[in-house]
Amino acid sequence: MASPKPVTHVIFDMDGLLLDTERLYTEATQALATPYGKEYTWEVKVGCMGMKGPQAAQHIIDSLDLPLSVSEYLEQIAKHYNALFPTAKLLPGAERLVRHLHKHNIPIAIASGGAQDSFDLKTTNHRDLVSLFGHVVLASSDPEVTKGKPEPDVFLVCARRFPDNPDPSKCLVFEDAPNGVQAGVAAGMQVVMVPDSRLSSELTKGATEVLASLEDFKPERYGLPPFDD
Ligand SMILES: O=c1[nH]cc([C@@H]2O[C@H](COP(=O)(O)O)[C@@H](O)[C@H]2O)c(=O)[nH]1
Ligand SMILES: [Mg+2]
Repeated sequence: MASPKPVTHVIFDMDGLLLDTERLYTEATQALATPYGKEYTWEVKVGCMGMKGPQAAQHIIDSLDLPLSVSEYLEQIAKHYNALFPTAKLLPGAERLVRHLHKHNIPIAIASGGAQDSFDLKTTNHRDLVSLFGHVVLASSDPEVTKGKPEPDVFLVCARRFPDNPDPSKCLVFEDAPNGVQAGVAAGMQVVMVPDSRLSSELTKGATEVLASLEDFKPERYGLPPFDD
């Protein structure tokens, strides 16, 4: 792992990093797959975590050999998302870290693979926390984001939208998914990875550091203000 360098701006992934929504994606996708006699395995999931919705759908259709078009898949899965996403909970350490950085005037933003409608559902009970972010870039809904993760576009667009347009090397990314780490590294940013415990350590390559929980993050390692609570 590379040694951490000072940063001035912080970009957060959302699903599986701030919000415990990856378990909801798994539940929704398994509910769709079960009538077809298919299993949504961890290996298939890792391949599409972080992607834009239609690309993730294509990956799941191909991997599970589902007899559906992308638009049929998206229509079916939306019913499950609508029921599950409003129950999304924050992951341990997320609220403390976001409030700490905001209190110290560190510019913070969200860069997610998702779309506006699912973002609104997932953040139903978290509007106060979301309001602390300077901006939110949603790859599936944003015309400026040509390609989703693992391409760097979503992080580069996110960095450009900070009012002072920082160099990517001054931005720290928090990610849970291998596609997201790859995207952050390709954008020229340092990446703190907080992966699901099932993830093989081979898939954490490129991350500046790998943590078991956001609760373990030490801001001072990146030149950010230390926790003072
Ligand atoms: O089990 C899944 N996990 C994740 C995704 C995709 O990954 C994105 C979440 O990425 P991120 O963590 O970058 O927000 C979702 O919007 C969705 O497109 C998915 O389809 N299925
Ligand atoms: Mg994620």
